[in-house]
Amino acid sequence: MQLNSIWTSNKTPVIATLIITLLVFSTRNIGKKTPDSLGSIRDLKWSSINFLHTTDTHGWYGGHTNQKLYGADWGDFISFTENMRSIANSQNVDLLLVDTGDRHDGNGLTDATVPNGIEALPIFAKQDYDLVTIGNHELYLYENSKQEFDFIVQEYGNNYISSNVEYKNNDGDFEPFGKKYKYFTTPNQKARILSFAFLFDFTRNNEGTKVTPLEDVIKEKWFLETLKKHPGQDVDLIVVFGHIPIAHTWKELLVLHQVLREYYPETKIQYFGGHSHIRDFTIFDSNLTGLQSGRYCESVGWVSIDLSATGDLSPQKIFARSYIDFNLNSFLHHSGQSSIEEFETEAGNNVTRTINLVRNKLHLNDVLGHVNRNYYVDYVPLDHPQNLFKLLADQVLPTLQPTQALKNQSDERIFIINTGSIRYDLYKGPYTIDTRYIVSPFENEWARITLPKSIAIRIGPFLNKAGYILSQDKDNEIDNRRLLPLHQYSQRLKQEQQLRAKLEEEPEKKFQYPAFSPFFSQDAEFQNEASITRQKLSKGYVTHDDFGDDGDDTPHKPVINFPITNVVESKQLDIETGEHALVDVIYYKFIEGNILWALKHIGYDEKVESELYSTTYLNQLLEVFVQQNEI
Ligand SMILES: Nc1ccn([C@@H]2O[C@H](COP(=O)(O)O)[C@@H](O)[C@H]2O)c(=O)n1
Ligand SMILES: [Zn+2]
Ligand SMILES: [Zn+2]
Repeated sequence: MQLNSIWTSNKTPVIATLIITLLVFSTRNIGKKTPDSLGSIRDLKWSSINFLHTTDTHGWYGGHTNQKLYGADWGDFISFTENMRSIANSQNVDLLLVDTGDRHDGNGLTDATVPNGIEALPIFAKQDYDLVTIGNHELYLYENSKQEFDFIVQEYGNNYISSNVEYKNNDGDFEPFGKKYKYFTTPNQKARILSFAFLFDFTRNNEGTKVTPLEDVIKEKWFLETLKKHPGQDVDLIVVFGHIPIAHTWKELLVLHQVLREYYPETKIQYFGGHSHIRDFTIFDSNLTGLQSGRYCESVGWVSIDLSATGDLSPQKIFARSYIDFNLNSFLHHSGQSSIEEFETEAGNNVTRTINLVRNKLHLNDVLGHVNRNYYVDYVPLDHPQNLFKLLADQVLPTLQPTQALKNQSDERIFIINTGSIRYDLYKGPYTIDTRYIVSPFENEWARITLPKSIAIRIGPFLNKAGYILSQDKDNEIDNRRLLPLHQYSQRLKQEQQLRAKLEEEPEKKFQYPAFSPFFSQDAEFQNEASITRQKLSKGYVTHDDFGDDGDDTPHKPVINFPITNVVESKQLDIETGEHALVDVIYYKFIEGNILWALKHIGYDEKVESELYSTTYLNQLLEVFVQQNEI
């Protein structure tokens, strides 16, 4: 496909799209990895400089084996980027690839090995990124930080940037993961780019590493000198890519924005973010936008910037964004290929082969049990029978027994888990070794404290009342943000609500918008009528961002994310006993800081000492439960 036709893509006739789609479906091999939807795909807008962005991949390099919508694997992604680079080169524009961290924890490919990531990281590193940085999941365990420093940083050389995370070397000195910044010129357009990479203010890193908060880095000498060394007239674009949400509600990039604009009042700036696992695009000012590209190899983000645009323009005239579904339909469409044979590259195929070999070696498809229906993290409310937390709280957690004899065990127990420890839905079908890590990869041991019932019952509600953004208690270094999967606070949810309000105000627009949730009973009528016009669409992301709601490359029927709490409790209490009765409170040792923080704020002054309760991880408990019960 000629780039010309891509530039003018908005005018591409529907018929052409259909022909391409039909061709795509008729080619060999592709069916197993492509979604059933025949919906049309929105084209990308190319410009002088273009970016493909991934974040929070968490080891999903084998693709989503039971969700065709995200059925491409890392080998396909490599073929895709090779195709896209060819397009860019043939048109003398630039294409840069960016990743913003979190490569561990969430999939068997990364977590079924010791140390975790030993097989997955070499697969990840086959992608030829121009800019790579670190996430918090590279920092929980020292062994993961060491892999990052010894392997990923070496693999990417000058392309690995971290402006605020350091590693303790053999001499005991801290040195940056990669370079602190990069100033470079793009190959085709010769654009001069100054780039920094930041991790959010993460405090649970292992002792072999150091994170300096962004707010401190921007006052550091090296940072200010770098800005002075590269004044506005020498910089065509600033790229800040980091493991930080780009949402307006997140303070760190706003603080950075103020400093950058002091030094570069008019320079074009692009942020790439991550961590909160959502698709998002935000406008900071008319020359500065932020892109965030989802999670778990479900999305590849796209942003293009017209570096030649000058004058008082709206950001829509300078920047364009898209969220590409991680499947072969989308990849073929955007690379302008009509058959899998043309699309696949040797490097991509080799990676696909390696993934399959590793998956077999790790027995990821081995069946351990069977699940009869889907259980969702947040596609249904917390009290819905198909909510995964409800299943855990009502049925699974009560099966946990202490792994050692404990003194003064109480018959009354309260289990508290942070909802962020559950990473993905549990789908109907075989429960495999892969599922174990997909649902909850963490090796979190259980701790117990014994408290009077009147206190014990207040901990969970107190933690749930603690807000998300404003919940930091710096004195105690407790950050309740860590308890919850951040996408709960997504722009998407807020905008879904706005959209719902808008529909109520303007009923005539009803059918231009997709319905909200299949689980909202009050939407039933709306669902029935609207489904006539939407029957060809598959369920998936419908993103509402600062540019509107046309960013998803594939139009979908939306799913809604219901609010979930910071923690979920499972209570085994006796209504006959009084408030002084002693209750065992059992929680992951990982959240002990939060539990003690809650106790302090509740006003409980007694000294509490926790004991190890169990070394059975949640995923082991769930696995046995699935094997022994019909669920
Ligand atoms: N041992 C651990 C480590 C982390 N978590 C939870 O993971 C969430 C953070 O994941 P991101 O991909 O968003 O960085 C956070 O909610 C932690 O509580 C955990 O439960 N156990
Ligand atoms: Zn993540
Ligand atoms: Zn993260």
